[in-house]
Amino acid sequence: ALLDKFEKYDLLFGPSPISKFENLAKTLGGKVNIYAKREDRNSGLAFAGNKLRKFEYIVPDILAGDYTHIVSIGGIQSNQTLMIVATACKLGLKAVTVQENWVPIPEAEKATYDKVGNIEAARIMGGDVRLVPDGFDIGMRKSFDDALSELKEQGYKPYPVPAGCSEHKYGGLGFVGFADEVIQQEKELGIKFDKIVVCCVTGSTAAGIFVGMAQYGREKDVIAIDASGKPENTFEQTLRIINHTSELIGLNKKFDSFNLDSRFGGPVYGIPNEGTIEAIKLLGSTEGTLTDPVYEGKSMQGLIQLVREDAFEEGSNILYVHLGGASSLSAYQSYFS
Ligand SMILES: Cc1ncc(COP(=O)(O)O)c(CNC2(C(=O)O)CC2)c1O
Repeated sequence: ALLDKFEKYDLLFGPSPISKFENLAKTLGGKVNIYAKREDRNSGLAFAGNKLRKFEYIVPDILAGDYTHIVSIGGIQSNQTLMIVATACKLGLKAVTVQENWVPIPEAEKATYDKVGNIEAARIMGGDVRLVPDGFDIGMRKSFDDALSELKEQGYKPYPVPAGCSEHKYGGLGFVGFADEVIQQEKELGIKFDKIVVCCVTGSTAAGIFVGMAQYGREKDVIAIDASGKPENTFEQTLRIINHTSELIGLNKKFDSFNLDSRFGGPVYGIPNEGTIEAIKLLGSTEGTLTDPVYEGKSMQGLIQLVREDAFEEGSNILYVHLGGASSLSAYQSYFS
């Protein structure tokens, strides 16, 4: 495969398992088959999730340069920053995480939002967690640069990992490998997935899957569900990562678009809408599987809506990509009480 020329550091148990959501499919009318690729169960590190697949192609770069710290950025309940801390622990490195006010925290969550879930886990693992008042943006941030220069002034050698790894040169590689894994598992299962539904915010997950499937002429199978609430930014950044990653692996195809469904990202990043809460409860009560109000709850909402509006042909096999994130549910307890 085109990925072979890149060094990879194993962080996963192996290929992530695929669940079949028969009860959910039946509840939605039995018109399609729904499967889920379980990145939420892909590793023993912290709460697992999609970031680790990206880190597998970034860690060799970190180890090659004898860095002292890994520095990353996200919101207060970021999965990215949590998994950076867990990975740094495993590598024997320090982690500094810049955690910004990306979410307008609901009144009922104010007392606990920066104490529970992902940020609690990061602190338990010894992460140097730095709360910063700056607002949401998926791009490069001043707060991030400040943390890097402070560490350098102190004589350390920090390695920067941008939000969601997405602006990192290797950010898309992990999910190119995901696509290769899906093709392999289709052979083992004896089925072909007609559509792949995946959450999209900083873009390198969906971009990697898109480029990975493009190796097989199947990029049109990918449906990205926006959860940034700023779909124009996410569209531009994801498309840029698609074309960068395509060139990087030598696929050398240029793309001028991809399928981003922006109907479910509201009201804003990190705050669920009514359909998000319904989707989380519907999947929970039919399959005993949990999703979160920031990311997977919105992509599950998208999947459910697409099935309900007959966007998929009768009898299609739909692969939902579960990227993790349920660990932030305790920061949203007022939505489920
Ligand atoms: C559970 C979960 N699901 C989907 C996504 C979206 O992935 P991309 O950012 O690669 O588009 C995240 C990202 N999270 C970010 C974070 O800071 O945790 C990068 C935004 C995620 O954590």
